[in-house]
Amino acid sequence: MATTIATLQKMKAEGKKITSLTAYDASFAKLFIECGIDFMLVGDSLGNVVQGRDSTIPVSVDDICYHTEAVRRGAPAGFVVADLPFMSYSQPEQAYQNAARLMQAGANMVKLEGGEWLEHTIQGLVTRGVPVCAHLGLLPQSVNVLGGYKVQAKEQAQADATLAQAQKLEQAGAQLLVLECIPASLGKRISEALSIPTIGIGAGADTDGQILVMHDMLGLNSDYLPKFTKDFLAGQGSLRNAIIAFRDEVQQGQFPAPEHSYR
Ligand SMILES: Nc1nc(=O)c2c([nH]1)NC[C@@H]1CN(c3ccc(C(=O)N[C@@H](CCC(=O)O)C(=O)O)cc3)CN21
Ligand SMILES: CC(C)C(=O)C(=O)O
Ligand SMILES: [Mg+2]
Repeated sequence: MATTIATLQKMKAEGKKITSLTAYDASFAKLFIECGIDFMLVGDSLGNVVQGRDSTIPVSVDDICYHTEAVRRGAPAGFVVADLPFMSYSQPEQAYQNAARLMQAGANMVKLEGGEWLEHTIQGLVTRGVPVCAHLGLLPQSVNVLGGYKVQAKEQAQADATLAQAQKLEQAGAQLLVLECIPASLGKRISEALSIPTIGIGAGADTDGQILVMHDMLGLNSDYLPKFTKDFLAGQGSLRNAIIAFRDEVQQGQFPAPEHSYR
């Protein structure tokens, strides 16, 4: 049976951990489904891992559409979230047009990065039939404002503000929330406060699910890996076993361990 947002919502209600990986092509999308990964993200991280760029800023809506079509062909019944890239949702009308392209390319939901400035856009998208995943914490599309990829909301005041933003985005109609690079304690607090599922990447073990960039969890970035990732291929001997190891460790609460989390 096809995975839907209702499936993920039910998993949160039942306390079952949600597993997710980025996917950019049909072959991996098919493998991820076969290995029981709950949903896939066509991330703008493709700028880094597919295109060889040093940020997600140059990625276009055309790029995301191309990869979303490929992922959809590989996983006809999979739940596919697609990133709206940098500056493709800066105005609500622009967000609607670009979200329509991603949905028509095969996405089930679109993801956008940011806090309360997106409330109206999210409300407008959902009203028009586009499910929305929000994204708080480290926002890679804002790397030039932040001055680097750094842990966010370490201070109490920022943590409180991030929680308040999460609640506003849920209120605006977001049905899923990615939390990136924040202290584990804040990941737990937000996940308990919201009724929508939270998906963490460097947000500790207590979010409702976990996502990693597929290349990172297969050990393909040899030069540098963020602290929150782990090479699941090491010692596994096959792609299939590596993906199943990731799924099992997330489902059993073994990943992320403290060494993959911030405090
Ligand atoms: N291959 C890849 N993996 C990713 O997770 C990823 C991308 N690309 N591209 C887009 C963004 C960028 N991301 C990043 C990149 C670097 C760090 C990083 O270096 N974090 C430091 C934090 C240090 C600190 O502030 O204490 C770390 O050591 O983990 C985090 C997220 C996550 N996304
Ligand atoms: C790291 C995840 C959450 C993402 O946004 C991406 O892959 O682009
Ligand atoms: Mg992204």
